Amino acid sequence: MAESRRLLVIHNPTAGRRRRRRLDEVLHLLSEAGCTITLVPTTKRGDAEDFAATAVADEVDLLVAAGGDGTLNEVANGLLRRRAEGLAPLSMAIVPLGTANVLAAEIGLAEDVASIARCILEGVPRRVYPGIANGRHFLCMAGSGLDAFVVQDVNHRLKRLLGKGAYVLETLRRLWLGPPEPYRLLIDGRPETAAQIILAKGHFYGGTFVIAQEARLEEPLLWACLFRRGGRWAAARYILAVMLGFPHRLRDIDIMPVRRVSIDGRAADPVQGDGDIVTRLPADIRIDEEGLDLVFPA
Ligand SMILES: Nc1ncnc2c1ncn2[C@@H]1O[C@H](COP(=O)(O)OP(=O)(O)OP(=O)(O)O)[C@@H](O)[C@H]1O
Repeated sequence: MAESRRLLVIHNPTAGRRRRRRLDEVLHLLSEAGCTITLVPTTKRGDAEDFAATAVADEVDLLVAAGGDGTLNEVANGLLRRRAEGLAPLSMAIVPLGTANVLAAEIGLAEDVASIARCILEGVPRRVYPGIANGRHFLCMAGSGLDAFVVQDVNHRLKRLLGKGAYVLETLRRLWLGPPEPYRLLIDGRPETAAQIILAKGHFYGGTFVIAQEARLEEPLLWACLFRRGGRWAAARYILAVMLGFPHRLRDIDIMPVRRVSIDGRAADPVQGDGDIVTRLPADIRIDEEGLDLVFPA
């Protein structure tokens, strides 16, 4: 019964801008509804994953990940570590507190506190299938090329101040410096090249821009989006196409369902997953066919 549920809330207190009040309001609604809440704040990168991986299943009915997409990603990685270690599975619900909140958009979760609390109380766990990049899971998307450099180099102080604007500034700086040279890829064994590759698990990107229209968290399939040409002008054109909603109309952007992708390029170039750097090249990326249970709005 939802009302008597024991919730373990894993919270990144450094996520987002002034979002603590939102979490407090959600927790207030949940405890009014009869939930027992254990709140565990993270103190560093990796904590959220460890807390999720080591939660005692007999004492917890639902894990709640509260933070930006990076923290939600870590909690998912913790749940998948439990699976690998043969521990009892737990479902995961979310309180989005970050800048872009792509996962929340993907499951159709509205931003207001009442909707977030209702989703935790009355939502339905559904099986979702993350991607795996060199052993690290991602829920929504992974990318290599310009977007990974932007994620890597975005100024964190500016991000606190400007939110998404900091990503825009870093993108302009990276365009000025010149995006990376095209990478060599193996897509389901077939050789290809692309200057920017995005592996989409969901259809939203960087907020609510749509890249792979058909990608769904609940399908065990990756969608590869290949931005073929190198150079700053091609990159600027691609960004515009994504922002204006027609990447699928450009001839030098290919979008296709794939099972496995290897990316080879300048060693140690970054690979982003759910908006954080999760690994470096060379990278082997595939789907996790077992998945985990994520709570969607009812
Ligand atoms: N207490 C902490 N101190 C510093 N870093 C943390 C802490 N807790 C988590 N992290 C790390 O901070 C990174 C960013 O976290 P998160 O995505 O939750 O917030 P955000 O960056 O503000 O949100 P967004 O990604 O939407 O911009 C994650 O990689 C996470 O591992």
